[in-house]
Amino acid sequence: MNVEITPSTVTGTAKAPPSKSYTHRAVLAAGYADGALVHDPLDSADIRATRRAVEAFGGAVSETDGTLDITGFGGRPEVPDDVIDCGNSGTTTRLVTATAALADGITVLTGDASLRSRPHGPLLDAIDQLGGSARSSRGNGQAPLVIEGPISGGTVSIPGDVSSQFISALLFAGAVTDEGIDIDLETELKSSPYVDITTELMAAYGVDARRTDEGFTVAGGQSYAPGGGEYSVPGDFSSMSYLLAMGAVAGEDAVEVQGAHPSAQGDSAIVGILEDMGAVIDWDQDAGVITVERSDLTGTTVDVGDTPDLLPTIATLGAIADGDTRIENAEHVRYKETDRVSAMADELGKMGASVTEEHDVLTIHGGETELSGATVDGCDDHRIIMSLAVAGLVADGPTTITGAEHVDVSFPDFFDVLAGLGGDVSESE
Ligand SMILES: O=C(O)C1=C[C@@H](OP(=O)(O)O)[C@@H](O)[C@H](O)C1
Ligand SMILES: C=C(OP(=O)(O)O)C(=O)O
Repeated sequence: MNVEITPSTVTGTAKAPPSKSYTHRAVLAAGYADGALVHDPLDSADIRATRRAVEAFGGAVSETDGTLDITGFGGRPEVPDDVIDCGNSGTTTRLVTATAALADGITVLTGDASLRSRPHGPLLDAIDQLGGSARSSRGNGQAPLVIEGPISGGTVSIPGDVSSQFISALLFAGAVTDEGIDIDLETELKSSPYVDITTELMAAYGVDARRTDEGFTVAGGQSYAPGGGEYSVPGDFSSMSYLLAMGAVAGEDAVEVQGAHPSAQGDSAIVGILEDMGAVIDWDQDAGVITVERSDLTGTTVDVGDTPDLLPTIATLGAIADGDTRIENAEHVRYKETDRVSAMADELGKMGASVTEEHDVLTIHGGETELSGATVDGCDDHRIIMSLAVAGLVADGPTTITGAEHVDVSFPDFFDVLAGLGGDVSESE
């Protein structure tokens, strides 16, 4: 599906979709438990991959009125009777790789072409260090992955600068091993707020995991059981970043985003970033409401070490702002659904933006030229698509984004929400 965005203004109220990161974890933790009710889950392609995995390990998932009723496998995953298709979801693949290492047999994981190009080597090594066996079928650290358990816990040494999901995965599984897992980080940890999301979610399910001087530790022999047997998913700040960005660049009147309650999500940093760029923005944390008005933005410098998923949004803001926007510490943003550093440089470039790409820095030289409408490649990547849609609102002339259906990974009704706010959107095959 292609989407055409014609320059237009937005105004009104939108509700943030539920958090993808919390929903993955809430669903999998319910699988590790005897079961749980998960309220307000995100319903998206990536979440369906994690649901499939819970079922493959012997759990069951049903849905009534926006609540998932999950029967778990009680910390003892069965050996799946088929390959698990993780689709486009890195989170599913990493969390499920460690879950598979608990099963007494072999699990095979695969996914789409993007997923099969992403790195998993350090997690496979970690499972080997714990006495399991984990291999890439092609010997390159990429899926298809073949994992054999069971592991009983121990100490692992792992880099922290490829994906924090490796750490989240080991903590999740370590809690139900006999010995627990001590994780020694070989490098600085990137994307660390996502490990905070993991430990926060585990605590809500009655499981303790914590930081140490060397990295992280989780004791074995713990049981997952959420308080009252249920868990409610908060709103997603990465998804909110597009709504807030469109309000800041194309608001006719204020745009109000609901569902913005504070949580461990690092991507709530988008509020401060917009403020730094000069946006008139207000976050009522008690009410969970953020209000933003169209503002003249100026360039800024942002370190995305902790917030990789904000890079596409910030790049678009930088292309509309006056002056340079420098996005630093971005190497790990190249390991996502696509290489997002280079994708944003290329696609904003097609719209006339002046961009300098270095290995771990993206600089957008805003204000040199107006953005002009163009046909841009969504790169089969939900965040590239949504960020380019924001740019399309203020470009000179219509912008066509190819492969726009991939928003179903994290924000399936994104274009309906955009249209509901007044954006001029049309779809074609
Ligand atoms: O654990 C998670 O929910 C996520 C962790 C981050 O990945 P990395 O840790 O690989 O940077 C982030 O980019 C991804 O969208 C979601
Ligand atoms: C990188 C992302 O997710 P995942 O790693 O789960 O594919 C994302 O949502 O931007």
